[in-house]
Amino acid sequence: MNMNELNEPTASGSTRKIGPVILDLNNISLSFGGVKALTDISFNVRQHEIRAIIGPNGAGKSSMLNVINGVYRPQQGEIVLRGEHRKNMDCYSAAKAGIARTFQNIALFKGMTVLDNIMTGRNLKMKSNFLMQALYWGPARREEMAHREKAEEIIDFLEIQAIRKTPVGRLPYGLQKRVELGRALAAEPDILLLDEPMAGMNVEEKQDMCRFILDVNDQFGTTIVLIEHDMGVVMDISDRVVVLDYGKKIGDGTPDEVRSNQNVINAYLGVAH
Ligand SMILES: Nc1ncnc2c1ncn2[C@@H]1O[C@H](COP(=O)(O)OP(=O)(O)OP(=O)(O)O)[C@@H](O)[C@H]1O
Repeated sequence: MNMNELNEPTASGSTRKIGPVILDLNNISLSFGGVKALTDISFNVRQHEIRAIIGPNGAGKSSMLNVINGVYRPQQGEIVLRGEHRKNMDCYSAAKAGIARTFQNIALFKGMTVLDNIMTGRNLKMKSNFLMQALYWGPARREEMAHREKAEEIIDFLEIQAIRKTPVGRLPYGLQKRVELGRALAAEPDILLLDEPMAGMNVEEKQDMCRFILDVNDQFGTTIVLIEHDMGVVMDISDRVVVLDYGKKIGDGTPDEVRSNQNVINAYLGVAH
């Protein structure tokens, strides 16, 4: 079998094509003073897969996402993105390369409407400069309309039409998380990094968020790397799972492989259940 192209059935029964490796993290080590957040971590992400990072609190999961999108610069290791080797990323290059991100704690403009927050996700795609926008001059106006159309598409996709003009700060937490997903989607990312997309949600909100993540992956072909504490969710929707503990990798594989990995059971699942 060609390991670069795996056809894997999803829960819905459709056959998704998992492509070649597009992101490779090699021997990444990151420390903050004396604190070793990540020690010699290697794993890869294949095109179109849903890849989860799990582990107990403080295991290094968020640090790993921060290395991938250039917030943190590892002291050792390399990042290979679509075959291009780098010692580290920076946020701008990551965004330009099609990597978008949501955060553990919602990072939206609370006083702005849902629509305006989603529009901020289009920033990198806007070509017209500030002066042209200020004067609302021809091309800037056309561009604004095109971006607006894209934002409206995302609003329809996430089923948040009814709250498009509501200031984000007035929305319940679960909907704010959905808007944050919308803002990340507005960048039309190839790789979407989700940091605890379901944290603090009730069962119904979690089900909705799961459905949207699966739909984004299926309909837009977006590769997804997610951190999530809810084991049921992780095992249900992920193609492969990497497990961190105290900054070290202790497991990597399909949900079934990870579930039966004794190191993982000892360090994490055993404690959680
Ligand atoms: N900016 C920072 N400065 C200092 N230490 C940091 C920083 N970011 C992370 N750390 C430390 O690195 C370690 C890993 O933290 P990280 O947030 O990556 O873990 P996590 O697995 O995402 O945890 P959680 O599930 O609680 O969010 C922790 O010991 C944390 O205190």
